[in-house]
Amino acid sequence: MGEALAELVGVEHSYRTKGGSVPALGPLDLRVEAGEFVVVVGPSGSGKSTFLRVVSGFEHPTSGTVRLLGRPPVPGRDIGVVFQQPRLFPWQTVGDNIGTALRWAGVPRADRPQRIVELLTQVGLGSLGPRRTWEISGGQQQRVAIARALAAQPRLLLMDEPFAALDAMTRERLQEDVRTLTDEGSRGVVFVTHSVDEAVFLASRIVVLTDRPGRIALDLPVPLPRSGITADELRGSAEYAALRGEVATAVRSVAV
Ligand SMILES: Nc1ncnc2c1ncn2[C@@H]1O[C@H](COP(=O)(O)OP(=O)(O)OP(=O)(O)O)[C@@H](O)[C@H]1O
Repeated sequence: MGEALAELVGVEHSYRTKGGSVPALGPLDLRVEAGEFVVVVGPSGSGKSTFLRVVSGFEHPTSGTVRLLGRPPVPGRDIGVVFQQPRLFPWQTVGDNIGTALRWAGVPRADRPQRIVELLTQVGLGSLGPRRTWEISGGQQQRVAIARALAAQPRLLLMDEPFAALDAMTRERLQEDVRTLTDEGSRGVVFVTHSVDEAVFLASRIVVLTDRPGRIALDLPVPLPRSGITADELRGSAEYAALRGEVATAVRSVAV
């Protein structure tokens, strides 16, 4: 077995409301290893966001344990998080948004300008550092959010439907770039989506959640190549179509 970045054992979560307790997630066990790109897919309301909040430590599970790199999760440490909305600081330039994340990550001031350039280059925005956040497109804003999440060089990146608000073409381009984030092997990504296409394209492993409370209905390795093939070839391949069919059937069968 490889190194566990995240380990969930017997995790369950319920929300307390005026009317009583709403079971949202689990019980579930899941181990995410370095180099894995795990996409969690499930119907609306199946607990995908709850799952990410529990993994990140923003929410304590009602029962069970979560370990990130062997320790209880501390929000903001060990992980980077990308949300559906980029949540950039509008009073700062693109570069300063990343500079702030670097400051929070404890990167010395003198090293920050160089790191800002590196991170912007990594997400394909090399020259946009001086721009204001409202002067760039939605797709570019989400790229800045990804650069910001990578600033602390987290071993685990959590992504909560990050492309849901983007147009189809921008979404595909971002998917192509994000797919490479685990290539170097020491990072893991956990990405939640309700899109089967997105899951099959991005994942090295797909986890399908049941309807609420979300439990693991299917945990499937994705045998599609991760290099040496263009995105169009991959999306057009018979293996991609077969897997998409299998996952779509699983998602349909758990939706009520
Ligand atoms: N703060 C809360 N209080 C009470 N119930 C909640 C709360 N947050 C979520 N829930 C309920 O828990 C369940 C899981 O919600 P969650 O947002 O995790 O699902 P999801 O799979 O991310 O949904 P979607 O795909 O629609 O974003 C839902 O039925 C939701 O109504």
